[in-house]
Amino acid sequence: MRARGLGVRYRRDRALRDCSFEVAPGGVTALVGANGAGKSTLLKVAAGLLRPTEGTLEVGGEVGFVAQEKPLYREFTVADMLEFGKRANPRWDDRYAQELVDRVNLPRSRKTGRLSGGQRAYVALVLALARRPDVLLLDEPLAEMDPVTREDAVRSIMVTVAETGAAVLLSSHVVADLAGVCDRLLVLDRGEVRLDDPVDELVDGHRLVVAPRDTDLGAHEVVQSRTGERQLTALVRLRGPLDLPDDQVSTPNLDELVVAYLRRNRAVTA
Ligand SMILES: Nc1ncnc2c1ncn2[C@@H]1O[C@H](COP(=O)(O)OP(=O)(O)OP(=O)(O)O)[C@@H](O)[C@H]1O
Repeated sequence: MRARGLGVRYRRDRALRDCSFEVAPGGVTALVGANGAGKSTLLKVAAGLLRPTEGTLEVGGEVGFVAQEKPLYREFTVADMLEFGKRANPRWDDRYAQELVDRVNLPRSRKTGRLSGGQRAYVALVLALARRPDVLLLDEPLAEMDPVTREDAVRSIMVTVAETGAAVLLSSHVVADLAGVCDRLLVLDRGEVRLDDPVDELVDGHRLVVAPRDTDLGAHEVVQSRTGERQLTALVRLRGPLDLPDDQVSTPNLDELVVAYLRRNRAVTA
């Protein structure tokens, strides 16, 4: 998937502005950003449901899309939905679909309209995975799932990527769940790409510093900082070795990284 100068306007409101990025096969990219940042809009353009106002978004191969609303035929049972998927999709992998349903406690005979939100989200994900798409677009796939189902869902996504080499772009607010799943982070902030980097490089390239207030952070780029009466807390992007005692420095997790980048921009434009 390749976006070049992608922009989307809803009448006069700009939802996306000059977005350029790539999503490679065989990887999972996490799409994160505040409410209204443009994540769903971006996924809808990628799914071919919305036309860009500017620029281009090219997507190669078979596309699977699970919308935020997880639409299913409410009068169909889980078994009906699987049967429907099988008949409608030439690439359908029925053994895989059945295995994914078996993995969690999902009553096959229940109508999808009577499933819980998390169960519905899981069924929608199974339907998308079993179609074996080349590009998988998931809008907040984990939002309503309990921690155990969430883990199953994440594992299924990873297995699919490993087996089929699919390119996955998934939006989420639960960044902590995505550590170990996504290899790339795409952060949207009010319609613009704020960060687009491999997770390894982001984690290696940043440090959290909690040090005395007058500490000199040298040439390192301060992404976000807070100064208390005696203490300085900062997230820095390294520009070489960080010359501070070990007990003042730690490696940030994904949540801390995302929040720092989103807050930085708030502070600048507020
Ligand atoms: N159909 C629409 N008509 C007009 N404006 C829209 C429409 N859909 C979205 N928008 C606007 O576009 C912007 C981006 O919305 P979008 O749904 O893509 O954000 P999001 O990042 O997915 O948010 P969330 O995390 O809340 O799901 C918002 O300002 C929103 O109000």
